[in-house]
Amino acid sequence: NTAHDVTAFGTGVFGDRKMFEAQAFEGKFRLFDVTRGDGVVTYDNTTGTNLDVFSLNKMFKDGSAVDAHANAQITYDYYQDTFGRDSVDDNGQVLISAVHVGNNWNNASWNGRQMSYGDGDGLRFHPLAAGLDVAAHEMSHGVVQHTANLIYRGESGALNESFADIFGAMVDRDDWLIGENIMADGTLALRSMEDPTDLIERRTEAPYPDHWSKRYTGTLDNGGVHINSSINNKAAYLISEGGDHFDVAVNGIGRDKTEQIYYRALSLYLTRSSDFSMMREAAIQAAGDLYGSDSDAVAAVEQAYSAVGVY
Ligand SMILES: CCC(=O)Oc1c(C)cccc1C(=O)O
Ligand SMILES: [Zn+2]
Repeated sequence: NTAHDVTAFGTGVFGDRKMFEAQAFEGKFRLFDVTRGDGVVTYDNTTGTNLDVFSLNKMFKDGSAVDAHANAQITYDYYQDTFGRDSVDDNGQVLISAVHVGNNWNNASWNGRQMSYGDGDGLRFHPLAAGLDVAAHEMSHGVVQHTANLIYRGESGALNESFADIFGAMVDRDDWLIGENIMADGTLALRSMEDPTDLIERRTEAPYPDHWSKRYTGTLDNGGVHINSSINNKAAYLISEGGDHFDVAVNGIGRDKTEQIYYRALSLYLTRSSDFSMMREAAIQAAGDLYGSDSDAVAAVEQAYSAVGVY
């Protein structure tokens, strides 16, 4: 009984209808898309680890499964269309998403092999699979792993987190917020790249830092990987959108050039132990490679990193 790919339908967590590629298999339908790389597959962890999400017809009703699957496809397509990258390893690795992980788990993760999404507790988060930028953030951890593989602590870890946010915001392209549609507690977002200080970081109970002088230097959160990521996030925002920040004027160059600079820096120049200063140099080098050493792009990178106090 051969399997074949079909177009299926479903409603997401918030009741939004969407279409996506799935597979007809043994008289049922499963969330396995064989049209992208070696596959995009979504598992339901409710009934045990990594069981395919099945439906008896082409309409899938599990909102988290529908969102995780569709968001993984969107993110796969972003990397393919924008950078010519074929999945996290640039070799078509199957993109695996597991939903309903844990018990009202207020988390999402990339564990080195797959994406996992909690349902949230309804107080802090709605089901996290509903966030396109969340899915793109998690898959981007996979891309980081297969490129610079930035060590997940201290400044290299903050860069790891920042790259996940940068590409998360480039996939979910209508704003510079992260997690804005999955917050259940009335806050604006999980993080803001536009103005990190708009949000209070829960561990430090301080606003997220928007300058190197405000970096977190403690040991929580692997040395603040989800805290100091905001310093590099702000630099990326300024490179794209421009602005005056701590009396430094940055002339923005737009999202298209910004995403190319960061992808080239990540995939060609950064290494596991790269710190913020090396990030500045890698971005300058990448901007010069792509747009010329005396380009607006190089100027924007230099100004943006100066604006956040990174030299
Ligand atoms: C935007 C996605 C995100 O940050 O996911 C996490 C959450 C919600 C909690 C803890 C860790 C992460 C992560 O992926 O770094
Ligand atoms: Zn992350």
